[in-house]
Amino acid sequence: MVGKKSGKALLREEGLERTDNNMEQTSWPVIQPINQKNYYVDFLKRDEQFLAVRTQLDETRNKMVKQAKDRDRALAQGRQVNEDGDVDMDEDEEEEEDELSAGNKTIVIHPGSQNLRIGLASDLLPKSVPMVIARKAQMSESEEDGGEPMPKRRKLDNGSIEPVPEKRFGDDFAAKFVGASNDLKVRMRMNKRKVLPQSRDMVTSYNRRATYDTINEHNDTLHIDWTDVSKQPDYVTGHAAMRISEQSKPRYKLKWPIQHGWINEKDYPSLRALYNDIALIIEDSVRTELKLDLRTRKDWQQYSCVIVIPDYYERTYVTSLLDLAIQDLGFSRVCFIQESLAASFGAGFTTCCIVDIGAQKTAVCCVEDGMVIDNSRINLKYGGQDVTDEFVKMIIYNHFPYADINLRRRYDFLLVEELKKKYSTISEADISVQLYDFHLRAPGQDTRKYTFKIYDEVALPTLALFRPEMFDHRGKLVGRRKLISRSYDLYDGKANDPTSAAQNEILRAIAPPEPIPEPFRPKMNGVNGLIKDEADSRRPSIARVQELENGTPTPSGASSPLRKSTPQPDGQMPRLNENGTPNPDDSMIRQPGDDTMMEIAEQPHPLQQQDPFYLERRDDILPIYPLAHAVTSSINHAARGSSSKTRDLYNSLLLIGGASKVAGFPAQLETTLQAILTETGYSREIVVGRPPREIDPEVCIWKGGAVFGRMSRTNDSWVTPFLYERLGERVLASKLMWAW
Ligand SMILES: Nc1ncnc2c1ncn2[C@@H]1O[C@H](COP(=O)(O)OP(=O)(O)OP(=O)(O)O)[C@@H](O)[C@H]1O
Repeated sequence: MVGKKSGKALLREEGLERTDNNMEQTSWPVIQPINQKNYYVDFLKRDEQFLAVRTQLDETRNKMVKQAKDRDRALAQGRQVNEDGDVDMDEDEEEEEDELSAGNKTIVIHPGSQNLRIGLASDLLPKSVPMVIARKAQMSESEEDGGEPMPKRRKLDNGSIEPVPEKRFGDDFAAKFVGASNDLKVRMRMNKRKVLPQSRDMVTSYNRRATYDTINEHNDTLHIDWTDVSKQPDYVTGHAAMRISEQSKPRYKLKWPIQHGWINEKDYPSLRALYNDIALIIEDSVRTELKLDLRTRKDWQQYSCVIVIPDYYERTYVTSLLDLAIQDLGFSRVCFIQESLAASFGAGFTTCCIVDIGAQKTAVCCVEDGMVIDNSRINLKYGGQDVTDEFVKMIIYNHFPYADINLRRRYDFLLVEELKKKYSTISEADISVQLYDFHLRAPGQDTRKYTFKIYDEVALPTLALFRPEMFDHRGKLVGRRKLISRSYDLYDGKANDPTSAAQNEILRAIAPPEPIPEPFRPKMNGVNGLIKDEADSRRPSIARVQELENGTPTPSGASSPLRKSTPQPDGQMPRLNENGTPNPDDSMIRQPGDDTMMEIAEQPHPLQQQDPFYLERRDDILPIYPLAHAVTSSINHAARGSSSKTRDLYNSLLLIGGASKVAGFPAQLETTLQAILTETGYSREIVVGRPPREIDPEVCIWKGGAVFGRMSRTNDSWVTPFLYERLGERVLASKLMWAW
């Protein structure tokens, strides 16, 4: 019987039978995938897994263990133990603890564009040191650029300086000055102040005739001791640097490592040189001003350091300062605090809006319950230095008898600072023709005593903070990003400097219209699919083209006037007029085609749609915006529509910074804010205050840093060299009080 052949038999017939030994191909155990539902990993999920946290916990634990041992020992020895378990410490320990909490071993550093504030946390007041270093050079800064004075004078065709003081700074300045002066007159008349019609003539006719008296050096009791550089030191810092003669042999040139609240990339060839200078200024100040003889690394290791940084900081600046403090100077531990937060500590406010007007930057920021509100941060690039420039131009316009004054010369800079501080006021009651005198002290010359008359020049430069288009902003962006690019995230490669919605809104209001990048251009019809007007308005302005050609960016605020002003409660922005000044009743005279401009400017740029903070990442926009409008913008973003928060913030505005120390400033800010709010249909109580307990507004931030440095038990922001060595700048992520 022919049965059905089995499969195996068939395979055998065809020679395809399997001849292996039926063993598995591998002896490795096969691992079955685990059920996804049932596993859990806590990697990087618990605090103790971070070294920075673990070391701190260890420290606390060690302290507690030590306390427990002390208690047991004390009980065994029959010594006193308090109810809470504390033991009376022996003298050495007590001294150490006292020193730490009293801040004797903590140095608080607040670097600024013009001044460094430095002191022990236990000091009542810090020392203010000019943040400057003088180094040997071919020529002094006043001899550079062919000895061009500052502010720059107009020249005639034959190269000589314009002889008529009223024309010396150009027609634009003259028009602005006269306009601002007339506005002030109108306002003073409205407020029933007496305004004499011939005031300016009285001033100019007196000044034109004024001469000076000469006083011999030995008869001048207040003569200045100029710095002796006969031993040719490599560098001189602080006050001594400002007192080196311009004609010294060898020549010294001044360098200011921080400018406009940024590092000064323009004047330095490398970052190393820049941070080296910062370190030298700090070291010298510690020795000469704090009288601490710290020479060896061991000496520095006995001290901790609190560094105050801007609210709207750049990450590379913070990490470089950390490196400098730990590696170069050798502090035993370092911590950071933001300026506004420090100011709120210094003044003892918990919820407030800080308005800080420094030398070259103005910062506005709201603080709530001891935390900086990130989206309320605003950083504007003008301040007391612009006021000084404007002051000099105005007094020269009014025939100031010492017309040769030049802010590039050290002794003139000191003189103008002195005059400005002494006579500036914006209190209307004090604005009248006044006769004053001053002494001009220059190295190697007899002292000269001048008398002069002054009128509204005491007020108008400071009032210009409310109309910053009055200032000359040229050159402020020169050199920006020459040495260092912005910070990028290590993992996703995105820019990671802090951002702020309020700052972004301001940049959006002032940014010049930009060409749309190719990939985003709508392809429709006409010129790139746009109607002609649109296409024109999106082209870069002539100023921008020139700026790109010259490689010297002009401030965008100047080349493109602000088109919008304060945000209103509904989020809409009223317009500013063509000069960039806030429009009083929003009934602006519109230019032909202006509506198209507005609409286009209000549409977010395609790149901004991709990255909401795209404007903050552009380095060609100089943030310049009227002060009071910046305050409303900051508060709007802090309160985010909450009426009670808005009320609280308007009720607790804190005015600080050197340039705010002008009589009548708080009242002026209140009035301007009130006017803006009334325009938008709101009326609120506005209270602008200065720091209480007679704390100098210039040092309020430093005071807060000192309070922070003395918090021995609650401050867990200290970075030690141990942690820095192991974690590098990543340590900041777990040590700062805010999200890094
Ligand atoms: N009494 C005063 N009246 C007018 N201006 C003053 C007075 N006192 C100081 N200033 C100005 O304040 C400015 C210095 O302020 P401050 O020390 O707060 O600035 P900074 O911290 O060095 O700079 P920034 O905040 O821009 O980094 C200088 O322009 C100085 O002329």
